[in-house]
Amino acid sequence: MSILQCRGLSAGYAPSSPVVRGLDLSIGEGEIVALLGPNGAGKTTLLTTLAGLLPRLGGQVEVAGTALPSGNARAAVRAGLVLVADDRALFRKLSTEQNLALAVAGGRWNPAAARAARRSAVDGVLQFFPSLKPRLKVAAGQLSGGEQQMLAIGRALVQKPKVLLIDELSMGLAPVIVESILPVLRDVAAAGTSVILVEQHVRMALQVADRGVVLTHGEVVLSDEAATLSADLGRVERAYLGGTPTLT
Ligand SMILES: Nc1ncnc2c1ncn2[C@@H]1O[C@H](COP(=O)(O)OP(=O)(O)OP(=O)(O)O)[C@@H](O)[C@H]1O
Repeated sequence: MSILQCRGLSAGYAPSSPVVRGLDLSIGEGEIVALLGPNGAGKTTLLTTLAGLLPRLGGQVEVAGTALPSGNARAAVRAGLVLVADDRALFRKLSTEQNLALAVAGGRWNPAAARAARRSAVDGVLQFFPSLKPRLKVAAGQLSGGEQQMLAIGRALVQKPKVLLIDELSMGLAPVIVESILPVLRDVAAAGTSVILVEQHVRMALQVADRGVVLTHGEVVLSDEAATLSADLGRVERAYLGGTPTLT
């Protein structure tokens, strides 16, 4: 079943010059899509638009069959689209645990229920990232880059996303750290959450993804199974360079 469907989606900063143009994209439940493409292709613009931080210039987005309003970040989170931005946007002076607790939906009048909800949220994140356990009381600003990325993803998971939108997971991280975090996305997907992963490390992204989609100049120029693309990275490279790959 398709959990996210974009039809004719246009996005950008001025109606006269859309950055993403007429994009059709469908993502299945528990599917990981690596969104690839050269600098300036429109990947971040697409994610921020899906997250409702930027109004759409045109087209429709549906999450689990329900239309998503344009430019409404709260509605996007409620619908299940949660962004992990490339700056990670953590509260650096607050502890790991507090960062996670803040992501737990508010509105509970019962303090015991609120505490239980926070505990269960933290436990849920630790199942994916057990190495954060000894770091729960440490300020986010004191964590290593890899731990901060785990926390940023964990905080997004607390919001029970249907689709996790991850922008440049590898930003500022050593490849060995990225390699240790990426496989966790397979566990996340196995638990039913779909992932759109924007990533410059093409090879690593395709190793964890089910499908690779290459965007150039705001349009999909290549879409295929990740394993197929991994076996022929030249095809991906040609798509980056604006060659004429076979669309599948
Ligand atoms: N706030 C903004 N205002 C105007 N134009 C912007 C803004 N942010 C990005 N752009 C432009 O939109 C285009 C797409 O940028 P975007 O960041 O979406 O690309 P990207 O594929 O994510 O590339 P990168 O990997 O470099 O981040 C670029 O030409 C960029 O200059």
